[in-house]
Amino acid sequence: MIDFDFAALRGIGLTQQIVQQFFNHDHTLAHDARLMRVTEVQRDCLQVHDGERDHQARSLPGLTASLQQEGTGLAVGDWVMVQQRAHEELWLSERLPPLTHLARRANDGRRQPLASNIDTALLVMGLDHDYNPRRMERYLALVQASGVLAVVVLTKADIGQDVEERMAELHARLPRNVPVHAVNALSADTRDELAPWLGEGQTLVMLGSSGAGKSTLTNTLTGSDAQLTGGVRSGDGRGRHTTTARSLHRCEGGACIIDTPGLRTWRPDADEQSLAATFEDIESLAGQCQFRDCRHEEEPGCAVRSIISADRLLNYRKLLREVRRSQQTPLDRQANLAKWKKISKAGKERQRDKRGLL
Ligand SMILES: Nc1nc2c(ncn2[C@@H]2O[C@H](COP(=O)(O)OP(=O)(O)OP(=O)(O)O)[C@@H](O)[C@H]2O)c(=O)[nH]1
Ligand SMILES: [Zn+2]
Repeated sequence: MIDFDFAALRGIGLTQQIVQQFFNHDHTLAHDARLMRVTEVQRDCLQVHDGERDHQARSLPGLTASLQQEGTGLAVGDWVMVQQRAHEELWLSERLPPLTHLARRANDGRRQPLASNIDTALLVMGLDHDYNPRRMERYLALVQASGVLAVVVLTKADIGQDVEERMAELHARLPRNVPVHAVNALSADTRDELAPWLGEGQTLVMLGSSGAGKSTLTNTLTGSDAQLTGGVRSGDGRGRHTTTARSLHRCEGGACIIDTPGLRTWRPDADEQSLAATFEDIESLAGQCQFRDCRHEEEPGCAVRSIISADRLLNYRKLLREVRRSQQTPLDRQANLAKWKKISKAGKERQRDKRGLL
């Protein structure tokens, strides 16, 4: 029988649902296997956390192979079964199927997992020059498609311009059930403001452009400067891996924040289905357009154009185009490129002919 320390694991995000997942899973476990959480994924080794400290471990070839076969791989936030073998080496033997999953699409079109078992994504955007409702829509589309709760956090409310107007603009533009907070990320008050999302056992990620305030917010929410110092404990001079994982930060209220380079550099990419969910107003109005294939441009009897703002519509179209492009295989893309080359060549020839005629 496997036993695990729920209280300790709770601090790194163990929830009832995960426990359920554990019992639903078919196990062929060694008796000494332990439940741990992945905090870092490197090329050939991983960091896993047992609720007290993190350890270096490796994935058993069988696990790597079976995940590969499913077209996926281990990500930060995954819950895994870890066995101790000879020389105190730790080996991952199983991964519990993740409840949620943030992924990015690699160049070859495959989905590359970035983080698993995330409850809430804080979509961080500054109320300075960073402010950009379109970009927010993109982040939202992707996050919502992953089954992760999205909360908009506008930082720099203390120095930003038109704070009230921008809040109102976002409220009007985004789906109504998406919470929007404006905060000063440097102030401890932000902890109270965001408390509803920071409950015990909750796992969060922060998404947003560079300089938006993700580290600042992390420091404020964790009540530390672990982020800046790499988590070195003051005083005893021991390395950061003794108590804190580099990419897993614990908040005082019992939530944890996952922060990895992959998430930091991640730029939103969404699929058509998730776009439809975020632009649900457009999709549902489209049913009332006179023409079934209405593009909401010049067509008569368009139900969308009169209600949806031009900017929102423009963003939707742009995203849809990007999504379709990103869903193409490299072969599709080549074929498309060839087609356009031909068209543009034909165009140039026509022009030359015309000039020749003149
Ligand atoms: N006045 C004020 N400054 C802020 C606020 N949030 C962030 N800043 C400042 O903005 C700068 C960038 O913040 P960071 O937290 O480093 O931004 P980041 O999103 O972590 O950026 P990357 O690490 O590049 O991804 C820092 O100088 C912060 O002090 C805020 O709410 N108010
Ligand atoms: Zn229309």
